[in-house]
Amino acid sequence: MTSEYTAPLPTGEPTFKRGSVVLRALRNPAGLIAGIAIVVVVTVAVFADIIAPYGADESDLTRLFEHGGDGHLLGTDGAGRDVVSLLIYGARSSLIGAAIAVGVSMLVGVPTGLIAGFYGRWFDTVGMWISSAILALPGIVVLLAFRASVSTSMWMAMLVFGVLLAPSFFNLVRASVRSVRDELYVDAARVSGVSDVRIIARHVLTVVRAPIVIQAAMVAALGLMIQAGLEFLGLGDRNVPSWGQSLNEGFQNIFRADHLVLWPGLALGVTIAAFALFANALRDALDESDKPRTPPARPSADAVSSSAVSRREGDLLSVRDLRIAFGRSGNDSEVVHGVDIDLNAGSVVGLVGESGSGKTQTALATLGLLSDGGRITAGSIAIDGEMVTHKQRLRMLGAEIGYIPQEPMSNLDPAFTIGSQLIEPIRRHMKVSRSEASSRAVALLERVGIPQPKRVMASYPHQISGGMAQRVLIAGAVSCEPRLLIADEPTTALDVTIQAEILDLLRGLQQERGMGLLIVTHDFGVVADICDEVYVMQFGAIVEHQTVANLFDAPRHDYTRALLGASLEGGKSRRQREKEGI
Ligand SMILES: Nc1ncnc2c1ncn2[C@@H]1O[C@H](COP(=O)(O)OP(=O)(O)OP(=O)(O)O)[C@@H](O)[C@H]1O
Repeated sequence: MTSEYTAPLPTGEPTFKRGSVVLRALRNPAGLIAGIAIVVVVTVAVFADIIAPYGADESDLTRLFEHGGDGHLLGTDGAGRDVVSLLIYGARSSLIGAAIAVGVSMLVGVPTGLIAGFYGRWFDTVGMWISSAILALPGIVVLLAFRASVSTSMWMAMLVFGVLLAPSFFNLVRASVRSVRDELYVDAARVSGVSDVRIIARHVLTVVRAPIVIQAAMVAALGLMIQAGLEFLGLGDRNVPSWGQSLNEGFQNIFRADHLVLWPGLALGVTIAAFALFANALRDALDESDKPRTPPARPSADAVSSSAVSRREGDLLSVRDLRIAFGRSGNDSEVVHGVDIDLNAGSVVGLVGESGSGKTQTALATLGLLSDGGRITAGSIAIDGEMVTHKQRLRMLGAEIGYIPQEPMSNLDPAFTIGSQLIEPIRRHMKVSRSEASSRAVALLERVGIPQPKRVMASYPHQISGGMAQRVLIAGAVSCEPRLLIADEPTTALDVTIQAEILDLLRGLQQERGMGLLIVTHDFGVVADICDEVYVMQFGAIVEHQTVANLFDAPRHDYTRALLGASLEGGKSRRQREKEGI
């Protein structure tokens, strides 16, 4: 047997964690210096009352415009106030202003971006429209108008500034979510019956949180700049000490006491630079670790109609006159044209055809998982003799219906251990404790032929091979004891030795549990190996339905004969080879 490990398994805690972008940014010298500067400024702001040698308003009218020394390290201003104390209290109000801008823009932009990116539809359209409208507003003019007509409070101005910056978070989060929502592991989570809220929390937020942190650092720098700019123009609150306010006052006395411009200018410059540098270090850390994730491309082919053959109502699954189209109604293209499929409990049915014939879309429609733009335009799907709606099928996923996808690796979330990805659906559907779910998961991994299952439970997907990942997905698909299992090309991505083992495993599990198995494949070897009946699809229609023995002995349709000829040309099927003792 081929070794299925691609990397040594961990002996204890796994070492790989995607969430450590901040730590990686701190390993970059510029990131570290910027991080230290931010921590220092924040600490000074928080403990201003303890650190500042004088009160913010404490003045000594006998000591005006001093340059430094004798109890006033950096001198005094025109009102005899201590410059160091003004800088310390100024840090507090400047950071509060920046925090308001960041907080408001995140509060508005992140949830709306998540919803627009994840669900799309009208919310996305309206969200994009509002976001573009806000971006088109001249920010500084809005702030000046707000101050003149509504409130002179700097905090309120920063709140409005936060709203003006919300589109940056909205667009960022929306784009990030759109790039992961069609990932196979997100589909796999849906299949496991995981709720949308949980999918967003576990799978989507983990991907968007690092860009959000970067954006927050950039917005903080921008907030500091805008606030200081407004205060410098004399539009701040004169009763609240801030760096912008100090700059304004210093500028008016620049020829008498240039240090009044120097120190607040330096504090502001260093803090803004620290936030900007830290954002850059975060971005570099993210670029280092993130590989692009693109959804698999669907094949394309033109669809034409064809007639279906042989009908018998399936007691477990019965698909009738299923039609699937992509595109907007009125301008859509039908890719599946009235397909009928029946599957009895305890039997294995193959859905075979060349690439683009509509096998996968038929299976996905049965699961309720058609990709965006695809919809069922006609037909019905019955499970256990009962018609089931799209919503009902989605509820059955992961429990009554299991799904084994084509690409094992892409269907596991790289951010979570194998164990946590197996345990979650078991806990949810079987209503068992974490430890019970964990022992079930270990037993399942053992059953699907994984050596050292406990160590694999603690591994991340990148630490196991494709063959092992497929075994994990099979374990996950049967973990909640489904009665119907749908497998889409479950062996295509694997090497030949492992393909045979996976097929044996599937057949074994199907027989043990009496499941009905619908297996999508383009490989007649797979059909010969494990199927009882087979449907042949061409151009979105079923052209032949036979028992496997009859299909191989006497194929009726020219297309089946051509497919069989092409498939057996390169060698005989495994079953034939076994029969002939080869
Ligand atoms: N998102 C989509 N938008 C438009 N057309 C699509 C989309 N996904 C699939 N199709 C079309 O649906 C048809 C059937 O595709 P399907 O994925 O079911 O083929 P298949 O037989 O499973 O092939 P393969 O084995 O290569 O996956 C193809 O003509 C394809 O172009």
